[in-house]
Amino acid sequence: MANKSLANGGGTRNPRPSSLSSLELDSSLDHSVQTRIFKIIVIGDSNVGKTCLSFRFTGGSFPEKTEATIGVDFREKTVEIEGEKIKVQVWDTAGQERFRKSMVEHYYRNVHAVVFVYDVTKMASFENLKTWIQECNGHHVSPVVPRVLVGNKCDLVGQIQVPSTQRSSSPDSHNMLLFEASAKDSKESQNVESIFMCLACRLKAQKSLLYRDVERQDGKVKLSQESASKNSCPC
Ligand SMILES: Nc1nc2c(ncn2[C@@H]2O[C@H](COP(=O)(O)OP(=O)(O)OP(=O)(O)O)[C@@H](O)[C@H]2O)c(=O)[nH]1
Ligand SMILES: [Mg+2]
Repeated sequence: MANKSLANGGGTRNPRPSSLSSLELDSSLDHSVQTRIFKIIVIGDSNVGKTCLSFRFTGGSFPEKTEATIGVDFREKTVEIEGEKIKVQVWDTAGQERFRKSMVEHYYRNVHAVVFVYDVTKMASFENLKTWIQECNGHHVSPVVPRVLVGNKCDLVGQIQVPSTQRSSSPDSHNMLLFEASAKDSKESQNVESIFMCLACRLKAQKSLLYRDVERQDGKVKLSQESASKNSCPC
């Protein structure tokens, strides 16, 4: 696991944009696809547990103490899917407007997947999802970029404010997979793992199709975006 902060701009180490209609790579493609990095951003109100969720996935534990994220914290974990090693780069973003406003463009640039988080014990954080979804849509994130909803803090059973039925019937959550999780409860840690692994599987499936559909032209490789909309995610 690696953890890096970036509070004042800076770029991603993601080598490829995901939103181009076609993409040309040189003939070293076969080599480069073996070390892919998937950039996954974690978005939502302050205090919903974005830092704890990303820490649980990449570090395997619940942080004893957290402070409001300033800008973004990077965490990485290498996972293996069907024999391929993939680096999942988690961008733990700031929920507080004053700590995120100079960074928003960087969050969405070349993003591969988006995790929207709310706190199941705070109705306002669920209602605010529509603002976060609008922000994402406003940054021209391609429709093929997978998005999931995560209701965090499910361990606080007696304090739940967002009933399950409401969670799954929200029009804003249309077409998004919903996960209920707890970054705190180690018994629920499998759910946290599933969020990121499901996205990594989807991305791998999308990109496999994409690479399979390459056309070689003039010694270069041309990739078709159309094929990126198909996937065979098992979840
Ligand atoms: N009970 C419980 N508390 C949690 C859980 N996840 C996070 N918390 C607590 O919620 C508070 C906020 O967690 P953070 O992960 O720092 O929240 P954040 O979304 O990163 O907040 P910002 O960085 O300000 O955007 C902390 O006190 C955590 O200990 C959880 O699953 N269960
Ligand atoms: Mg945080």
